[in-house]
Amino acid sequence: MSTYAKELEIAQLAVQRASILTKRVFHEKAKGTVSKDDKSPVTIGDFGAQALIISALKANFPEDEIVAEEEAASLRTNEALRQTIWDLVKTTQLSDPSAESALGGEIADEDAMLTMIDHGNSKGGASGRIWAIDPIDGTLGFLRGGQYAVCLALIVDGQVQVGVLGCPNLPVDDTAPLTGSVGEEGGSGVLFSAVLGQGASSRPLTTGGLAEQKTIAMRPLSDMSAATFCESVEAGHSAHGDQAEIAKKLGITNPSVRLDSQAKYASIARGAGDIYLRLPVKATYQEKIWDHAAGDLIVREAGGAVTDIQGKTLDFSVGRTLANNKGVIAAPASVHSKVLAAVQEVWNNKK
Ligand SMILES: Nc1ncnc2c1ncn2[C@@H]1O[C@H](COP(=O)(O)O)[C@@H](O)[C@H]1OP(=O)(O)O
Ligand SMILES: [Mg+2]
Ligand SMILES: [Mg+2]
Ligand SMILES: [Mg+2]
Repeated sequence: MSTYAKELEIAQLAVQRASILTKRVFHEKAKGTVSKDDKSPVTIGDFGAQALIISALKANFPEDEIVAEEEAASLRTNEALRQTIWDLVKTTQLSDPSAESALGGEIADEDAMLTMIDHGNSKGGASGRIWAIDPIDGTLGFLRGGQYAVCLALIVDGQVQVGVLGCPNLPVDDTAPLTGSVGEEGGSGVLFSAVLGQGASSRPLTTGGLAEQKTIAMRPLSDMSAATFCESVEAGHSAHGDQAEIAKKLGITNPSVRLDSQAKYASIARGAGDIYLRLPVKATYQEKIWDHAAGDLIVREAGGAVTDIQGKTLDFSVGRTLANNKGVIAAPASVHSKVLAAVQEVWNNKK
């Protein structure tokens, strides 16, 4: 068995099961949205997916630490919301019984569900095995009817070893035109994964066991002017103006493709786009580890390089945030230094 084979299998099945729950909510009009202290939204889909993923991890790797985005505090006082989530969680299973049983079976009751959600409160750090979970990345995209991702990564002694991204609204076809909005029937969804040193792969998302996988790789980029770059839809999450200036400096003529969530990392990893730029809007914002761990590994294993705007690799060893990094540049390894140089020119001119 190759290294981290069990972790990879459980992570993929856990993300696949959680994706079923998020898809159910995606098609509902009422998504049970509440506002968090930082004013960002969280839905019944975020809470439910986090509970399901943590329950699978606790059943298989009880000693591991977990850093997850959401916490259950608001659910302890909001009975209606708690019950809606519980109804979703207890009725979401993989249709393949052996896959479902590999995830350890059902959560016992509502209280156990809250406990599961709160197991994601680890401080993170430089030692040991730590899972990072973003149950729905791109909640704003999820609410808008756009792209979102269910994200899970295993970090061991500060290094990402396993990364899995469920992208329920991406098309299965790698060559389909890349767009941030979901068409009439939506995409049918893709599950991306990587293990450090073992390459990156993708398979269609299913509602049962894992579908057959294929290897993915970034597009060879011989002519920078033909590159497509990806960026956030939200202008508050990355600096669209700076990014346009950088693209221009690089001679890129294609318009940027705007899509929410780590679907940007996944899309460039499979050659549906080429470069992902995330320039800071606010100097004080610290990126969260769950927003980058899986995507960073998947892109690197597909032939890319990922750094911050100063050229430093992303440092997952300093807690729940990427406190040592600012912004993100992900590009094919062969052109990353060129992109970094353009970013620095634009960035330094602003000072
Ligand atoms: N000021 C900010 N700068 C960068 N990212 C942010 C900022 N505020 C929130 N985010 C995070 O960006 C991620 C989405 O990125 P994108 O727009 O590229 O899809 C979310 O996880 C969101 O976190 P949160 O879940 O707390 O809202
Ligand atoms: Mg996120
Ligand atoms: Mg989230
Ligand atoms: Mg959020």
